[in-house]
Amino acid sequence: MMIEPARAKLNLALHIRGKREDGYHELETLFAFVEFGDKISVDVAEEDRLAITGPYAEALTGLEGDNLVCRARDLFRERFGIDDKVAITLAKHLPVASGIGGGSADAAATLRAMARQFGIATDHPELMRCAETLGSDVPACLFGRTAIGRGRGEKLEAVDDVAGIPALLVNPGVAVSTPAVFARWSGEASDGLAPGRAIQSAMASRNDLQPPAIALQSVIGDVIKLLDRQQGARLVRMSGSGATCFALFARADECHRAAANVRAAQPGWWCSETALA
Ligand SMILES: C[C@](O)(CO)[C@H](O)COP(=O)(O)OP(=O)(O)OC[C@H]1O[C@@H](n2ccc(N)nc2=O)[C@H](O)[C@@H]1O
Ligand SMILES: Nc1ncnc2c1ncn2[C@@H]1O[C@H](COP(=O)(O)OP(=O)(O)OP(=O)(O)O)[C@@H](O)[C@H]1O
Repeated sequence: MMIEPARAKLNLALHIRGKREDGYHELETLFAFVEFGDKISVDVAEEDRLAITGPYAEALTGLEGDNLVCRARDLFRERFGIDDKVAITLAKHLPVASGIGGGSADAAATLRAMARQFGIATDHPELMRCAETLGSDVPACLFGRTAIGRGRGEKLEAVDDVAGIPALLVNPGVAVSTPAVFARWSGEASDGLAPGRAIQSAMASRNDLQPPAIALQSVIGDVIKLLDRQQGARLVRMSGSGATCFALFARADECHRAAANVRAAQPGWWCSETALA
């Protein structure tokens, strides 16, 4: 059995460079990953099966073949000419449609697990082409390292390692539709990200999707305000198209205290105390 982590992705910064003819937006974004995430396991079986466990399993019932895990499995088999059936288990710990790329991380982890199961190198170029077909965030999740993403997000350039930085993730429990947030973008194209090492660049940049997401769900603004008030928070921002926001800290004890404060102030919000990977 092959087990692969499906780590949550963060957009430490995201600048929209313009809208393209194909309806997508040209981005320059700084992708990072955290230790916390979903988990995928793959094993050969008599019949195809997908079992979903974990706190957010229910949010995915009824999706069946549309689950990105199944789409990744089928695309992998088609592109590599494999007929074997597999049993997959998805342990779903990441809130769904929350800007931290849970579905994309699951798809990328499925591709990696399938590759290992069937003896294909995890850096096989066809695997990246599968990722591009599955979604804009899937290539970054397959790459799995801190990177600048350009184009739709698929042109990736590795940057300096940020592993170990304490991070607090907070989601107020509202699902946000990615197309709806992009559709509310002001239309004012941004410059590229600020120059410098990853964290400095992110601090001097922004997430252009944050104002439109707050316009759709004002509670995201409340999350930002609460995180901004936490001692030691040095970068507070929404990830992707929201609604999850994050705060980065210099010290783990500050992150721990902030997590306790957020849980006390908003017991209904999802809150994960983790670290950049
Ligand atoms: C917001 C981000 O998460 C930032 O990393 C991504 O840009 C979105 O990634 P994703 O959810 O994997 O996106 P996809 O499934 O490819 O696209 C969903 C929808 O988001 C919008 N979309 C996505 C990516 C992009 N560069 N421009 C867009 O306008 C499009 O309306 C598209 O129909
Ligand atoms: N395995 C999966 N996990 C989560 N969502 C999935 C999965 N498969 C399909 N989906 C669908 O994909 C949609 C987006 O889910 P996801 O959790 O990836 O969003 P997100 O975190 O906002 O992603 P991004 O940051 O890439 O925009 C959901 O509405 C859900 O219906």
